[in-house]
Amino acid sequence: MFQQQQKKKRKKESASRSHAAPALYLSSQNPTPKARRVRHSRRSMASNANPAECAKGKQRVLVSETEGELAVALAKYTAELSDKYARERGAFTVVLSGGYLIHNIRKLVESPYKESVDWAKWHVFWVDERVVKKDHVDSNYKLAYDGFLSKVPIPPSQVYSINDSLPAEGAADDYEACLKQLVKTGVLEVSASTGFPRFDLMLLGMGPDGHLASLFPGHPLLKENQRWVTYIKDSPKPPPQRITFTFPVIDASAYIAMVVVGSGEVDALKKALGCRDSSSDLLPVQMVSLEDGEFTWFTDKEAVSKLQNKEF
Ligand SMILES: O=C(O)[C@H](O)[C@@H](O)[C@H](O)[C@H](O)COP(=O)(O)O
Repeated sequence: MFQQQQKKKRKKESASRSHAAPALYLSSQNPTPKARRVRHSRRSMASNANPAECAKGKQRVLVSETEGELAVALAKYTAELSDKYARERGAFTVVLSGGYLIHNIRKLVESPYKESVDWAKWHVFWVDERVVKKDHVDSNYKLAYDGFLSKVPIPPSQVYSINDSLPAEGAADDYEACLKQLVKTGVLEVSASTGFPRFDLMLLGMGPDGHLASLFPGHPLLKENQRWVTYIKDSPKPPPQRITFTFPVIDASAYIAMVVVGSGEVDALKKALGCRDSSSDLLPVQMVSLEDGEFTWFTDKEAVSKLQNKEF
């Protein structure tokens, strides 16, 4: 009975996802997680965004002068959340993406964070992973290991990479089973309303086509609302075989930092930050609909250069 109700709820959520319209708040001030002190907007922004019309799913947009400043702000934000969760429940569950994200978290492996963060409390996951060997140049694990994980003392048993000896279907099943086990042991929380795993922080990137994780525009996986982890064999971004978290898992997050820097995604960002009232043609990133979390865009001036309101 409970399961049926949950199923119905998820269907409804999946249907309403297409209408999600964020209210946008802009700040070029220091980002601080909600738990500490959220600095909401000096002014609302975006080319055609009207916060009065866009009442659902508040998002913050932080614009740094340079990508260097963004890296500093992102490290501070992540370290503050790490402190909060380490203190509150003795574990901090962090989800990484591939792409430029790893470069953008580079300040975390420098002072003061390298010494001050309680790395032993970290549990690290991937929002998506390419189905290749872990030492392959395309591996998101390798990217994260080389640029981040090898430089901080996170216990290797708390770094949850995919089983690279399995094909895509098996690797997705295996990763989902791993998450379920971590729910049982209490490392991973679940959303009280949907039963999907609730990660403390997702550090994500967006592609030029507006994809996040391996959830690409127009792909049937956008509608997946049962699985926690699934697979794709026809990813438009190479390599084609990947596993990915699904939207209900992303939507259950406590905090999402969406990091978009430089000129590569200016058009997607312009569209993503616009308010829309119809369900047609949404970018995958616009389909995120956090149940009870905080979504923050970390951008730099170059990334927002196509937005009409440049008063920041
Ligand atoms: O495996 C991947 O391809 C990544 O995990 C992917 O989800 C990435 O985050 C976006 O494609 C953004 O990539 P960029 O940061 O390179 O634009």
